[in-house]
Amino acid sequence: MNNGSKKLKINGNCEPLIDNIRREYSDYKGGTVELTTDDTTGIANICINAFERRNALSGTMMSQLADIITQLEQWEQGKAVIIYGANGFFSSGGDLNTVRNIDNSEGGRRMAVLMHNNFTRLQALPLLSVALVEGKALGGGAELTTACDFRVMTPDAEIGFVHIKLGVSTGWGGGCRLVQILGPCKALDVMMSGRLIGANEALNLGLVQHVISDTSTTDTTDSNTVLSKCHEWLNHYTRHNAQTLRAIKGIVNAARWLPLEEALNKEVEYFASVWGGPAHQKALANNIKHK
Ligand SMILES: CC[C@H](C(=O)O)C(=O)SCCNC(=O)CCNC(=O)[C@H](O)C(C)(C)COP(=O)(O)OP(=O)(O)OC[C@H]1O[C@@H](n2cnc3c(N)ncnc32)[C@H](O)[C@@H]1OP(=O)(O)O
Repeated sequence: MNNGSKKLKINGNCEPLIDNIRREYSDYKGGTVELTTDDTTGIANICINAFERRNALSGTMMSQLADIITQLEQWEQGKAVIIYGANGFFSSGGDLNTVRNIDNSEGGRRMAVLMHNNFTRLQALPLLSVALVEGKALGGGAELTTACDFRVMTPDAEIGFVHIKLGVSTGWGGGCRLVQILGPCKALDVMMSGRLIGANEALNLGLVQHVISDTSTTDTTDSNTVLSKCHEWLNHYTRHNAQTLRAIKGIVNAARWLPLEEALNKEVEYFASVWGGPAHQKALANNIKHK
């Protein structure tokens, strides 16, 4: 069974519109979004790289992200993807140089259509997705973290839905997703205040699932160490069989987006796709005990 995001209808049939917006956005230059995949571990890394603007997303980068998600949709060996920012800073959100050129309501709508499509396709991937937040995740950067299955932070990192201070609401799907993660009351507090949420508070709120611990052997200011610590943490999921992991993610996606009856039917199909498969046969033969 193809449990990829292509099975889900995302933003209707809007490919021509998205292509059109992407062509327009390639004029807003600066920075890169870079993908590396490892077929052995099944883990991909996406690096947001525009540190001179604190990894703000330019129009070009928004478009690059769309291509990267397409590549991940087609990566059949994949289990997980980690998104992080270069030089220990997640992302300062929309590139204000790009944003300043989009100064009317219709322009805002077009940016939102592109970024909704990106983030919904990201969330719909058959891979576990993790936002690794070092430094700050602000505005659209905070929204990006909500499109991932898990958020992992370093102890001194902060997440800020600062939109209200800029006179706008969330626009890339982060508002609705934050409500799904925190519930309406806490999400309102976070968005209405526009305050920065530190790692401890984020953990207590249920906004992040893991804080990379500040142990004596770990220098959490070293980005490579932080990324490898995140890989280490992910391993307790990714050590499992890819097909099974992707089936479970498919069930979660079905429950996220479909009416219950349809989602339950999908669960039957995912179950049938792994039942009797190699991982199932092996586990049965090994007479596994869960002690
Ligand atoms: C729906 C999405 C939403 C929208 O489009 O409405 C957005 O995401 S809007 C963007 C929200 N983000 C911000 O408003 C960030 C504002 N910037 C800051 O708060 C700080 O610059 C900070 C905390 C990101 C970094 O502080 P730090 O002390 O580390 O460095 P500097 O302030 O000196 O910044 C270095 C350099 O980066 C430029 N910069 C930072 N953020 C952006 C950005 N989002 N777009 C473009 N450029 C950005 C900053 O201006 C500095 O450049 P310089 O030429 O040295 O002045």
